[in-house]
Amino acid sequence: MSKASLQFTQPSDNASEQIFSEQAKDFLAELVQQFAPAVDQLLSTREEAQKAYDSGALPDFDPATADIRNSDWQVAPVPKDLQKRRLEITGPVERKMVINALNADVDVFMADFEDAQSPTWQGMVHGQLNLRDANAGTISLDDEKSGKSYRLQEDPALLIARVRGLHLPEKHIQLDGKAVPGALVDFAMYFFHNYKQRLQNGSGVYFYLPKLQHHKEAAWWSEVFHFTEQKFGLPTGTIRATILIETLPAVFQMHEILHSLKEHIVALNCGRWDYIFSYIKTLRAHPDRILPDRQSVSMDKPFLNAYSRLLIRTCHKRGALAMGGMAAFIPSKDASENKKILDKVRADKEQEFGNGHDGTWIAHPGLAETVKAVYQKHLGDKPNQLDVTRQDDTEISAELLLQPCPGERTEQGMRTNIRVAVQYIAAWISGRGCVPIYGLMEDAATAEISRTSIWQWIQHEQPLSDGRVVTKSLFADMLAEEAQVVRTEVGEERWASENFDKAVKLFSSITTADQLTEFLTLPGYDLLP
Ligand SMILES: CC(=O)SCCNC(=O)CCNC(=O)[C@H](O)C(C)(C)COP(=O)(O)OP(=O)(O)OC[C@H]1O[C@@H](n2cnc3c(N)ncnc32)[C@H](O)[C@@H]1OP(=O)(O)O
Ligand SMILES: O=CC(=O)O
Ligand SMILES: [Mg+2]
Repeated sequence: MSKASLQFTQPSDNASEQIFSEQAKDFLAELVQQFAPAVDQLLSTREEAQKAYDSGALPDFDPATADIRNSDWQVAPVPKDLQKRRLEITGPVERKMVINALNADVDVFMADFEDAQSPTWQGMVHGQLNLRDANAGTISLDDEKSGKSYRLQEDPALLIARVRGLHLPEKHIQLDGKAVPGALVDFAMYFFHNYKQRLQNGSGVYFYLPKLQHHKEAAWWSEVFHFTEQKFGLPTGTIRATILIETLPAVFQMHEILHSLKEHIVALNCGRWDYIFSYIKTLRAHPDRILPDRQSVSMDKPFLNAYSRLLIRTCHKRGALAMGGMAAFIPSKDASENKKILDKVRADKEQEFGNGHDGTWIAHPGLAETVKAVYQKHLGDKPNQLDVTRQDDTEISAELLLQPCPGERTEQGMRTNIRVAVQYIAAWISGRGCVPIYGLMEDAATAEISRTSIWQWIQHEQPLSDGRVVTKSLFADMLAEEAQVVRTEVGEERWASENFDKAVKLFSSITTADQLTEFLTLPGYDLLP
């Protein structure tokens, strides 16, 4: 194959020249040339599967891969520094957050190029610089605005980078006029700039991979990893991945995903927010499986609890860790409110632990002590509960995984969804991928639930609890009213400078379209610099 040449649509600057050095660009070009064509096929496979679900089929375990599910095999042993990951903090790859997360009292920092990061060119390039400096141990920040200085403390958390999903292009880098996959850009640059340092530190190069829908996607990543290790003369397993099981189709393929990546995988993770979004999206044409208000779709509901338990059982059978997910609460400055929040977070993490998870996520350092205590109480010095196999539990059927979720659809719920979606989309277009809204952390996954819930209620003409049917016209009226509420809350200056008008327009168009927009971040990306 002749050497490909990438085109960059942004003028280069000091930061981009450091990240996209000649050698780094050559590596990325090689990966794109070799692996990007298959991404189109993988995305078409997703579309084909969706067509079948739209014609009435339901996701199920595939008889063609029964052998993989039923035979005995194990994934490669989990490296020592990944065995204890009871508590993981997550956050965007912004410099202050990276330092604060690495200094938090947690085992792992999942540095996020995905749900929590708005993929502006500057944000992604600087994110790579921040992680490079973090791995080198040299990251620091003197924040002129607050006057605070940030330095890395002794014994920082272990760093794992989450790359973009396969659906997201990186429009600023093209090969033959076509935008390259964002996932490959994030993977290639993080690997290239950090592998030597991480190996020198006695570790490996660790990734979280989001939003897989098929085990073929896991096989594709396996090839990318093998290719990279061979190219740089590194042993197989230098790269390790944790896969988020956060789409409905993927929950039926967890053995197959582990098997496809068995030399590189260390864990699966319950990405509950995208999973709920995917339940809505996958079953968009099924009027008997419409979700109620977002607030009532909690992890104790049978279909979600089954998902967590099946993930644990599958992982532990194969020697992989089973990570829990994110309670979206963030601390409050009001002491009595904060106590309520910590109680809710504790209850959620107790339930996850009871199911058998080996570790879990928090969105904010203020939750670390509470969640750490849950794991400490139960595990003491044990790093994880891989030995809890749950193989004798009753079978978890497709029917249970797909079970409809009871609950009301209320005017209050719909109005909250509207206000959250408007504020989140405005923040995302303004370059912030994760924001606090009404006491919750909101990111791309949680916002997707808010906007697709309304889309689904409109399409299926669902009645609210007061009897009114949700229509495009009711939505338009509520959107106008709630946009005004938000405008008053944020003030005229922010409304004008932080893209709220654009957010209302985008939200309105995707919510009233007859075809469901697959990801709000796709039309949103057109609005990003
Ligand atoms: C569905 C999913 O994909 S979940 C994974 C993706 N989501 C995430 O990663 C959520 C990450 N969390 C966040 O981004 C933040 O917690 C937010 C945006 C929700 C709230 O952030 P803030 O408004 O800054 O919260 P707050 O003012 O309470 O922060 C207090 C301090 O904690 C720090 N902090 C808050 N969250 C984090 C975090 N996740 N990591 C590191 N530091 C953090 C802030 O930087 C701030 O530091 P400072 O005192 O030095 O200025
Ligand atoms: O990525 C995590 C999720 O819940 O979505
Ligand atoms: Mg997610």
